[in-house]
Amino acid sequence: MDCGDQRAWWGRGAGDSTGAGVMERDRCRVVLLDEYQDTSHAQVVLLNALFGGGHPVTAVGDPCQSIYGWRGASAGTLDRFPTEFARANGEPAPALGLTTSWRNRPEILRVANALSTPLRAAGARVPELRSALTVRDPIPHRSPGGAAGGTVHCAMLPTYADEADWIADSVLAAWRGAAGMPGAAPEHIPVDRRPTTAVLVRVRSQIPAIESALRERGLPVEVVGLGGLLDTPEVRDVVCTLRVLADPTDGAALLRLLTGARWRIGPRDLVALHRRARAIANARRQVAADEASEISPDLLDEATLVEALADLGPAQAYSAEGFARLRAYGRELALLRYRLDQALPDLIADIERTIGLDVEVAVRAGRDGAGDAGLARGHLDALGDVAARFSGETPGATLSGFLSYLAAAEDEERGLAPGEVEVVEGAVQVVTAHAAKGLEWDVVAVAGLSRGLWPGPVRNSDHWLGGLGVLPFPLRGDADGLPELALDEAGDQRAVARAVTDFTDAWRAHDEREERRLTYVAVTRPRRLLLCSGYWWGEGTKRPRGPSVFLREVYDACLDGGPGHLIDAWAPEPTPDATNPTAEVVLRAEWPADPLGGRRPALAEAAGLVRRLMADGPAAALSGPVGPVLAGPVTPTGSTAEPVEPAEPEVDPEVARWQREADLLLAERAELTRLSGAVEVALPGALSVTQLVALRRDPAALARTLRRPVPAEPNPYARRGTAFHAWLEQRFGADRLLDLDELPGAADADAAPDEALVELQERFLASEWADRSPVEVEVPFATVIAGVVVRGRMDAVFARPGGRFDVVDWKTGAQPTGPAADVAAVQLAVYRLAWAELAGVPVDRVGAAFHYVRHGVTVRPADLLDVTGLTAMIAQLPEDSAQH
Ligand SMILES: Nc1ncnc2c1ncn2[C@@H]1O[C@H](COP(=O)(O)OP(=O)(O)OP(=O)(O)O)[C@@H](O)[C@H]1O
Repeated sequence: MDCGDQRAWWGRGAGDSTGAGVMERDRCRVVLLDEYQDTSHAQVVLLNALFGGGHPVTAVGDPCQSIYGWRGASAGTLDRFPTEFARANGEPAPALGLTTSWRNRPEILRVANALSTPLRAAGARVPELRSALTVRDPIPHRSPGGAAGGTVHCAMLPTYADEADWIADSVLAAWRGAAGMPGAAPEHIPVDRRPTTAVLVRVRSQIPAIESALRERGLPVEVVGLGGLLDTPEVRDVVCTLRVLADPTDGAALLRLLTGARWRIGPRDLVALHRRARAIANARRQVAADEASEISPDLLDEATLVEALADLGPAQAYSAEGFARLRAYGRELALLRYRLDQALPDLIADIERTIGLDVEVAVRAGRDGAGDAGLARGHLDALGDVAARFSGETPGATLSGFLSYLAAAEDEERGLAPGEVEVVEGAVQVVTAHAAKGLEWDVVAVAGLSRGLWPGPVRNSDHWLGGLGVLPFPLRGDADGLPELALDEAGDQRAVARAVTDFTDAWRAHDEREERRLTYVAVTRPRRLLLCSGYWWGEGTKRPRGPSVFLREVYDACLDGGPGHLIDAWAPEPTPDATNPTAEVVLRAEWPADPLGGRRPALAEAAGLVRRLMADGPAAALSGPVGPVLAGPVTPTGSTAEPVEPAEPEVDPEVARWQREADLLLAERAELTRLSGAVEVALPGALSVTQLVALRRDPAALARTLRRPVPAEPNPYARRGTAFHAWLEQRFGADRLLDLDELPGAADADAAPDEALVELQERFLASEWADRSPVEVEVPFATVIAGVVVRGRMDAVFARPGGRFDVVDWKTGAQPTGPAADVAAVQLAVYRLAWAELAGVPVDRVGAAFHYVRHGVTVRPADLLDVTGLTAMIAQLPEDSAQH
């Protein structure tokens, strides 16, 4: 059953007056349908079955923004709404116009209205938008062409790379202008002064050039959407690792990792690895030839690089450093393979940790997390989310299944609903125009408005004459809004051919309207600055593209648009014999690439200081020259300096590392505490008696455990206390089930030691309590003090003459003195109140005592806190909170 089947099935069931429809109408008394122009006919049928016939329904939409025609949406649904969702008395639903834009400046609306004019001419019943008076001011800045600011800039550039540069320069100028920081590097502009910014593209292939132009200028970039996510370097590293783990034949993924920033294996060692793979394969062939009859043909497969990495052969074949790295990586992968049975999200987190990516992205995030590395962390988390969703939704999800899913997501750009995109602050988002629906930014660049790109080539495979499996239009519920193949009048072959031509022409116009609506969505996203651009020469194209019909319309609108409109650059058409200048650009790259690039000298110096500090202490680190310490490219003679461990031969290096990390964590905590001051911890609405005692003893300590609960240290004395209580419980014949939190004696952290259990029993039998019968033992209770529910369990309650009671708590530990005794008495104070409440007797009829079994002493603390006292104890904390 696919999505369409589900809708049809629902549509049939929903009309049933006894079933789902009644329930839904009852549940949703008032219904608001947003983005209604993007509903498909099947959805309308379903919604109508559920909420038609006069149920209160409002739909909001804009026919000029219908962009999901290829997914079955039909722009005409909005027009049909008043009749399809008529009032109960049969009157059509009233239509109201929302014609004021509270978002876009008037200059932007001028362009938008120009683009939507043909849509209105083709039947979109929606008036032009007007700008509210309260819209934001333009951004004071200069365009890359040197003209003063304004709100709409358009440009036609010679090549796609020039276009990317123009967009990046414009964005940088806008950021500096908005922040009032001319000449500032983007990283120095505070996040809250950076205008929100997006570059909208038509297809994903536009992204790399734009992304790298933005990055070259130091602008943080976020590429949005699952397809884009898989292209981010950090996610790629994790996915490649997953591939290598799951599929030993995936040499391409392994090569990326081997030549990547972490291992940087040079060409010579790669060749050696490949030779090793061949040698393994040859050896296997040899065996196969010797024992031909018994060896299955599968074994004759080529050996793989992954296999060679696991079995490197003689070290002499490699450079010393290369061999060491390959061996280390081979071991790491082998260990990861042991852990392949983890849940997918855990496995991904494990890989991040193992390959050091978690630290790497944290370091790149900088102090305030505002660099584009904050985004890198976000990308890794997004991959974790994808994996968690996949595991959750796929019974028996496997790693290879997940990898196939990711591969499908990459290949079938249109096969996946675009993920929920949110506007982020502080970075330039690169988003497809489809995913930008419903969002708004201060600055928006609409990129690639070139012929053949935006609008894209007409897709004949989307209509029923050209596409396999496309439902014939006459059978569709929304056939009215689709091109018609007029065969009725066609009496001969020529007429049929003409009808087909008319149909494809109509389809082309239909397709262009869809693209126009997408352009309209794109240009209505910005609040303060709209950039529209195109280019002549694309990457690898033989013929120039030129401005698309939409860019020409923007150009015309700018030409006579007056102030605020700017044609910033308009490259003339190349001469007929011109060739693509981008084809002449010789791409240069260093391989293996230096992951540190221009940052190498500064980072090398910083790393040198840290290593010096670790080796010789602070004084040495601050004096003397710093040697070359970071790994350079691998050469046969090259060597990599490993971090120098402090010389403490008697300590296991692993233990030394733990100690060092613990020291660092403690120092970090101390620093954070110093910087942030006290942290408020709200008192929870429910406390156990043990927590109440802890509150009395040390509110700050309780606050710490509430804020960051850690399991209690295993305490053998507490176990003894529990054993003694269990014995008593049996003796008194109680058989209640206990909660873990309420284990009897759990509060006795200093209970008697192991061998004392028998002695405890003897002492108890000799005490005044041995022969008395309690009225109740192990009594659970919950009482409210100062608005907080206090829960606990009393050991035993004994009756005394005159309707009085004694609540007794057995203690196997030592008797406290001084302030500790006061603290302990809180427990009895609560028990006393609780029993009075349970038994319905006044508090003064209830006594309370600790019986210290080891010493045979019964203590009845005087002046037990009453309700007022306990309330004051809780309420005296500042504003219901404890401070840490
Ligand atoms: N009455 C109003 N007064 C002031 N601001 C408003 C008002 N209504 C909406 N806005 C603001 O205008 C902007 C656009 O509003 P909204 O996103 O609701 O429009 P929309 O019609 O859904 O847009 P689109 O469908 O084009 O994405 C938002 O920033 C919103 O806060």
